[in-house]
Amino acid sequence: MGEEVPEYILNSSVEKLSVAYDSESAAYQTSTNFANKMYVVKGSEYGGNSPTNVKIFDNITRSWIIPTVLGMKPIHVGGHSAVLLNKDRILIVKRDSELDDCIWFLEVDTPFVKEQKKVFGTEVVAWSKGVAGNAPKPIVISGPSGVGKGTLINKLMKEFPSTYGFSVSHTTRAPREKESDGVHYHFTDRITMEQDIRDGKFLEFASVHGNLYGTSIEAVEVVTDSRKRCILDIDVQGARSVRASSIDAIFIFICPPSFEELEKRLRARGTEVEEQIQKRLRNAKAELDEAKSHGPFDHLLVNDELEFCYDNLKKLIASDELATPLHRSSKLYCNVAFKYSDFSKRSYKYPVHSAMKNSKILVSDVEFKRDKTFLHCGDKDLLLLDISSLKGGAPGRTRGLNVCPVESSGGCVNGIAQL
Ligand SMILES: Nc1nc2c(ncn2[C@@H]2O[C@H](COP(=O)(O)OP(=O)(O)O)[C@@H](O)[C@H]2O)c(=O)[nH]1
Ligand SMILES: Nc1ncnc2c1ncn2[C@@H]1O[C@H](COP(=O)(O)OP(=O)(O)O)[C@@H](O)[C@H]1O
Repeated sequence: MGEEVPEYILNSSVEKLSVAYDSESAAYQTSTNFANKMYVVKGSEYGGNSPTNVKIFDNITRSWIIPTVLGMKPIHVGGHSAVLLNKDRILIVKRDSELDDCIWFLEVDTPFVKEQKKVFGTEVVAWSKGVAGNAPKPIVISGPSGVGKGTLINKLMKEFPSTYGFSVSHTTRAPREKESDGVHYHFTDRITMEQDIRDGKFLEFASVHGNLYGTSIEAVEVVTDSRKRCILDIDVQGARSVRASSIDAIFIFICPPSFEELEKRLRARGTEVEEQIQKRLRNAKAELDEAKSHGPFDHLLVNDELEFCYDNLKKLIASDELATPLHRSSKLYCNVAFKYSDFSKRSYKYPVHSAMKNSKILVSDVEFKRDKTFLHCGDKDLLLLDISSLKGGAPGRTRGLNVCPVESSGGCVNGIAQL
């Protein structure tokens, strides 16, 4: 059984929410119960280097489990609150954080985590950062080598530089003459890339024409964070993986007018040696068959006359935008400072900052009510965290959060504003 269960956890009468300070190890811990298990998140002192630690206590076997931890982890978690949401993830609210870094999710039983438990054969938890507002839907573009994907994407990015952003993939293939690292691809080697894949840094990856290619989670999230619509140029296997992920994207396959024309374009580009051209043409046949029969694609576009195809691509994307209008929430940046309480001892461990004096919003704890979560800020002011339309999730960000300050004119009853 190893370590003993800290007393405050066993005695805790607060099941939904727990905040605690483990004075012996000088670390901040929360415990959240879910399905006979207790998830313990242990943060560190500010300025401390130790990483945030997640452990699971199995209430049946009375033993500790060290889970496989996936997703992009928060840089630093010190004091925090934790509350179980949707019976599949724990909302972690960090103390003393900017609003764009204070909401995190530790997924414990989401579809992604369930899938990864099968892959790893261990307990799995996955971090996902919460981001206010909805994200523009990414566009996945696939098609055989030489069909004109890059040409079409370049035109789109040139005409609408502030609307679209390119997801820069990683690859083990050598750079072409006019390609630069970090712009066309992140050029890497197989050992490094395989390690990054094992570390869960990739949204998808595939072996294509004898090399490894992959979309890192960061590649997509960086573009989406900049409020641009992310464009992914990936092969059919990659498109399938993204389709199966939590990312809601539009999938477009570009077809050549004929196989002969495809071969002509590939040769005219002059970037591949004959052996590579043959390999790409063989793979093109399989990709075309797959895309046309049971592929993951929403639309097939024929790239015959370039301008005509480009116009069709723009129309297609525009009609999709109309169908799913972008909800751009007004962003709110403020410092969140928790009124910090130790539930086992019912005493405040930290001085309460004044909301007026240092223009910080005071948040004392988190309470879940229907599909809204209230971050309590002193007696009257609240931050309302609306989690009714969450999107995405591990291994990427969780978007669709709405965070707004609430004036509770009727005052608070039991800590919850009368809205
Ligand atoms: N699965 C996957 N495929 C990718 C990725 N990046 C590029 N590809 C695909 O890999 C294939 C080869 O790309 P590249 O070597 O640039 O050659 P090109 O298609 O002839 O320009 C193309 O089908 C790309 O769509 C990626 O991140 N993931
Ligand atoms: N509609 C088109 N008609 C003729 N040539 C095209 C057309 N679209 C692209 N090309 C040319 O075909 C070659 C391959 O295009 P590229 O964009 O590199 O393909 P991909 O990215 O799909 O491998 C390039 O030399 C490009 O200029």
